[in-house]
Amino acid sequence: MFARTYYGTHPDMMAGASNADLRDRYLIHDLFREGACVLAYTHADRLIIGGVRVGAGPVSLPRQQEPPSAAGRSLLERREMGIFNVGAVEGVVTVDGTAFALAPKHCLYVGMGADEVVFSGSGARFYLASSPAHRAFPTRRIGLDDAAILVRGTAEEANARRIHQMILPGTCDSAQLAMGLTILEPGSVWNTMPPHVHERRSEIYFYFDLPDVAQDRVVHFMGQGEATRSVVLQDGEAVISPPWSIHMGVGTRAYAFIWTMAGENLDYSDMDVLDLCQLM
Ligand SMILES: O=C[C@H](O)[C@@H](O)CC(=O)C(=O)O
Repeated sequence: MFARTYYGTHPDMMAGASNADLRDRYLIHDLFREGACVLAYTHADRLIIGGVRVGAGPVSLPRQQEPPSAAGRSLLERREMGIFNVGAVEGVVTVDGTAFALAPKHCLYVGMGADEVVFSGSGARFYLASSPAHRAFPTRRIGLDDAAILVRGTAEEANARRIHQMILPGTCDSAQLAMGLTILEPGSVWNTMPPHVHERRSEIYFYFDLPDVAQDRVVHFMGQGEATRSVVLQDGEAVISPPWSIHMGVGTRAYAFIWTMAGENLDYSDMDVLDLCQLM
C-alpha cells in the first residue's frame, strides 16, 4: 500500500550520517507515476504524503489494507487530507460524488470520513498530505485568492516571497493538518529565512515549479541549528523535517513549495526563530 515507510529519528543520528543516509531517511521521491496514486507513510506525526499523475483514466485514492479490521475501509476513515494541484493543467477531484475542479496551485481540503476520492483530468498532477483526525470538518476548495497571504523578505536579500496559508484556522478548519503554498518572486531563492524549529509539530516541504526541471535544484537545509546538513532536491520531491530540525532552502532559481505541518497545535506562530549567527 505504501511505497515507503519513513521512521522517526533522533537528532544524534545526524552525526556521521552520510548524504545517502539523509536521503534515505528524509527524502520522498518518485511520487508521480502515470495512472497511479503513490503514497509514503511517515512516523513524523503519522503524515501520509502522496502524488498522483493522472493518465488516460481516473485514479482512485487507495483504501486501507491493514490491519484486517480496517481492510477495505476508506483511507480517510480517521484521517483528513489536503490535495494541491501541482501541475500545469486543471484537474478534478471527486469526493463522494461531488466534483471539485482545481486550477493549478489551488487546493482541496477533504474532511475525515470521506469515502471515495477520485482524481481525473488527463495530465493533471496532485500532491497529497494526510494526518490523523479526531473530528470531521467540511470538505472545501481553497483557491490561492482565498488564502491569508504573508508577504515576506526582500529582493536585496534574495528571499522575497508570498506565503499563502491555505489550510489553517481563519481560512479552512481542520483537526490538525496545516498546509500552505509559498511562491518565491523571480530572482529570489531563499525560503524560510531566518529558519525556525517547532517542537510541537513536524513539517514536510514539497518543492515544485522549478523553471528547468532537468537543471534547477533546491538545496534544503535540515538538522539542529548548530549542526546544519543539506539535501539536494529536484522538482517534485519532498523532505521530512522532524520537530527538532530546521527547514529552509535555497534554489538555483525561483520556485514554489508546499509546506505541511501536523502535531500538537494549529498555531502558525508557534515557532522558535533562530538567529542566523546561531547556524553552524
Ligand atoms: O512553519 C512555517 C513554514 O515553515 C513555512 O510557512 C515557512 C515559509 O513558507 C517561508 O518562510 O518561506
